[in-house]
Amino acid sequence: MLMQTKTEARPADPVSRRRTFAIISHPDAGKTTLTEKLLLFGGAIQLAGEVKAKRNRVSTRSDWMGIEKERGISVVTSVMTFEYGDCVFNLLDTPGHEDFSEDTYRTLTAVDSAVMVIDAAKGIEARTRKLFEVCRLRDIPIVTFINKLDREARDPFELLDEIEKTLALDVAPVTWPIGTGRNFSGTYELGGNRVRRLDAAEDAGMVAVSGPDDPLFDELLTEDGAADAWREEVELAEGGLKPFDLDAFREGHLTPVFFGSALRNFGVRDLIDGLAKVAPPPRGQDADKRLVEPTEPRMTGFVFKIQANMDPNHRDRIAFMRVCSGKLNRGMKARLVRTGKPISLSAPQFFFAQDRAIADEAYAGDVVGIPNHGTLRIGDTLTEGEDLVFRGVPSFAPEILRRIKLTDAMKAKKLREALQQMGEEGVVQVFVPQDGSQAIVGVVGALQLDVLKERLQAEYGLPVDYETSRFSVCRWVSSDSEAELDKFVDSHGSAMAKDLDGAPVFMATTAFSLRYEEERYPAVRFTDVKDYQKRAV
Ligand SMILES: Nc1nc2c(ncn2[C@@H]2O[C@H](COP(=O)(O)OP(=O)(O)OP(=O)(O)O)[C@@H](O)[C@H]2O)c(=O)[nH]1
Repeated sequence: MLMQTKTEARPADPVSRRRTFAIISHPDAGKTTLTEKLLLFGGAIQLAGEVKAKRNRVSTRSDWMGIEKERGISVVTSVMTFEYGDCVFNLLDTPGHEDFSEDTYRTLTAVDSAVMVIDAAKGIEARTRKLFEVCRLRDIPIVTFINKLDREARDPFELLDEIEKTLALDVAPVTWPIGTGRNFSGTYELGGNRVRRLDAAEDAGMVAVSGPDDPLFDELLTEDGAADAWREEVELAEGGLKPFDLDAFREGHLTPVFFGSALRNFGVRDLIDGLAKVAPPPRGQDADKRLVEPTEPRMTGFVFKIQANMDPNHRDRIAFMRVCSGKLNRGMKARLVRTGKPISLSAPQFFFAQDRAIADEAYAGDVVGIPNHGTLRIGDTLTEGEDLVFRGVPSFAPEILRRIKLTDAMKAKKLREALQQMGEEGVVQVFVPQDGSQAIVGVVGALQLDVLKERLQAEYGLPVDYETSRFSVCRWVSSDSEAELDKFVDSHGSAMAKDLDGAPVFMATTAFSLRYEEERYPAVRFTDVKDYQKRAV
């Protein structure tokens, strides 16, 4: 439906110009391709022609790692900033593979909206659904892009129906495909009497038609009866589906839907224009004491990701921080709430597709990289004003535990350092057993183990293997009574470990034995999500 809305008309102030969003999708739906096309619009990358095969195409930030190239999947989260029209877009990339879900969940704490990419032949897939649920929990509004219309696709009504039914989300199609697969010839703007043709130059824009009855559609849909069948569809869509409603969208009850083909760079402009028009600017962020509004003058922000060694030539370590309020100026000092110490933001960075640059200033909604040597951790809050801690960057109890086996015993110290680094980055969780035995690493998905192994080898020259551990589950333990906690820890010596923050972790051999302990120690809390606000300083 035509997006006739009371939108932010020509946003002028820096905060309302910002659009900070992520793309969520099932692997292979076209997230990487769409990302590249969006960046092309923003002028962030100059890539002539079609996207090259993943194996040999120009590397974007989203596939800098060997393992990703080998397997053809996006592994790491990163941010890409670009300008388009009046808006500054911060696109946060999320790994599609479910083994990296922790990373994705953390990233979704830092966005204000999300684009859900759906493969037109497949509809809603498992991973899309899961990620959607995370967005819903956080009330993140969703814009839908139904991709790969240039291939055989399912009926548009069937796809919309599936979104409505499986996600309990109202749909408001903005465009409607004209044919699919070999017959795909463009999109029609519902209610707008305008057409975007596949065979026109991308910058040709939309052309006006008299309506669905325009003879142009007989030219485009030449198969017997196709044009009339299409007209009926459009009539049904215009008459029967919900109109776009900005409030319902912003509250997460309704999604505007665009049809297109990322590969053919088609429909992408409609999508980006739609984001500029209706996606929300930075929203207030929940902190422990109060909600922090983006327009407040004092700078605040939280770290949702740490990435080290992005550039193999520099052993650098970057903390990605979402600015939540105020203005970040290069050179300013901010307080790290966890330690109470000031840190100097002397070289904050913006990331573009293949480049980065020093950020002289950044506003709420922006994501800046802060180079540091281990001072900053995931979940940290930086503030220029009062002490507060932003909520919502969780850590999940791992589902797989492995003991690290180092083939060269001389390198034990180096391994400890490397694991500390990898743990702080969130690649894996690291638990140091109280009995002094070799570290145990915990992951949510098995691929994280492969990433760790490859990175230890490539970045630290440490060849490692994994041994199965006798433990299969772990939980953070705490208690209101220190004595009770001590009693528990003392009587479970070899099953106790500490995480990187020094918080006690209980490891159990089976879920059954965990339940048994939970019943035996009612005064002890066993938690599977670690809240960063409560961690030890
Ligand atoms: N025909 C067609 N193919 C597409 C389109 N968009 C993407 N593809 C292809 O679909 C495959 C997957 O696309 P990607 O962009 O790598 O998908 P992804 O969702 O990023 O996948 P992960 O990296 O695994 O998360 C690639 O071979 C693309 O060339 C499209 O609009 N039409």
